Amino acid sequence: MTTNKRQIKMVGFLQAQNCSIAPGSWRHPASATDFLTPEYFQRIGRVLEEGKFHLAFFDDRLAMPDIYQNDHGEAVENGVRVVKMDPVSIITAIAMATRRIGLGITYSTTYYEPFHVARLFATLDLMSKGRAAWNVVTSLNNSEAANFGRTEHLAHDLRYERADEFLEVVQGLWNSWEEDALVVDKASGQFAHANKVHRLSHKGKFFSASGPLPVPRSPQGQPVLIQAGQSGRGRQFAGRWGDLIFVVYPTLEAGKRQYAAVKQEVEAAGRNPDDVAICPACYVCVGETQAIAEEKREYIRALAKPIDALVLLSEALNFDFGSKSMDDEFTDAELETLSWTGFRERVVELSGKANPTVRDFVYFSGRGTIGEFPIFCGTPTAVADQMEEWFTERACDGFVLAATHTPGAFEDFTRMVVPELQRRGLYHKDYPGTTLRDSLGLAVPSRSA
Ligand SMILES: Cc1cc2nc3c(=O)[nH]c(=O)nc-3n(C[C@H](O)[C@H](O)[C@H](O)COP(=O)(O)O)c2cc1C
Repeated sequence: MTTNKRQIKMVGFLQAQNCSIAPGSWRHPASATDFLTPEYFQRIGRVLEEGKFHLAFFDDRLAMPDIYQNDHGEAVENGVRVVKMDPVSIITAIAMATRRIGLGITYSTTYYEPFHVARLFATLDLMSKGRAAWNVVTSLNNSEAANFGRTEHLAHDLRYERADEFLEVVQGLWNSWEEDALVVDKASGQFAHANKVHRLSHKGKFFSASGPLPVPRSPQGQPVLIQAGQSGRGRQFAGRWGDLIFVVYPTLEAGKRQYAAVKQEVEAAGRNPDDVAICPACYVCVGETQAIAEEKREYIRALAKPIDALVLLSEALNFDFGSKSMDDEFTDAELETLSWTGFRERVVELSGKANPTVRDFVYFSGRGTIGEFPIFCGTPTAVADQMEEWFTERACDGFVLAATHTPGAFEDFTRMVVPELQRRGLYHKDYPGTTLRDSLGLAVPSRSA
């Protein structure tokens, strides 16, 4: 049954390790340990699909987190998001074990070439029968640069300039084949119409690619695009390209303000804001009673180690947090160099200090702990109340659910919260069609769009 009522979009936030974005999650006694096998990820995919999640999404980084003390030792010893298997193979394994859930992976516009990415996602869209999504990132740090033959990471705004051109080339390649180009007529011997398969002949500032793409048009026409830019330039990029926009909002009030600002950016790019879903990251701790839920939350909180935060802050901000003591302030010049500007701005705003200390970054960002995102905690009714408030007060169109442990957190959500959201009419009871675009209510883009 379909409904025109606005409904929550749900994304499962995954890592290609046995943890969620909170590294302490791998230390949880209920976390599965067979994460170097396809079965581990297929199990998660099935749970998410049972919960009718719109998307299973893997983030990515093209290096170990080794900026802290200029070494990977602490990250490896403590398992601080140190394993990052290739997400294409993993999402393909999940695709084979599921039928409807969307399949999103992260690819960098700074370290890959548009032809490679266009071919990969068009093929993934075909092999998954229209369920592919690409999280477009510009990457964050010098360790990634060092793995790709560069000495340092590109400057912030230049990364986005390159990313804009990258997207133009990728979309151009996806549009190489007209919808009815393929014939495959054995009787006449005609495979496809040559005049319906086009070259791109792109020559720009950053890229040249002639095309055509040697992959026929995929079921979604163009795989769904995810973006999470948070700075002024990043938001402008997200507003131009993103179908799904991932964000981090510390509070409901901040969320409402920033949601309106992102929607405005979408409009400024000449697009319909209703076609773009904004989804903040969150955690859910749900239990049969409020006390059980809170006990679960505190148990998980205690699994974080102080080193987790320092390693992950260094990685995300491209700055060695081991080079300063806890109460040293960041100078203006140091703040200027931090890679993730939206992250820096959040810490400056929450701490109320123009020059936060290392301790401020740890405390106010919550990085490496479940305090990094809002935690919806309580009985199924209480959790649904909180999510409903965020959704109906227009702080979001859905959520990116990070797991306190895997797959348990997704199982709890599916078993306890999903039925309550469905009962309230806030969440779909089934997938309305076969593709991710169907689930998200997005039209297939025409070639000329
Ligand atoms: C939910 C979420 C997931 C993200 N996943 C990734 C990722 O997988 N890889 C990455 O390099 N950056 C990731 N980012 C970072 C963003 O792509 C972006 O670089 C960051 O928000 C900084 O924004 P800015 O570039 O506008 O300063 C993520 C951000 C959010 C909010």
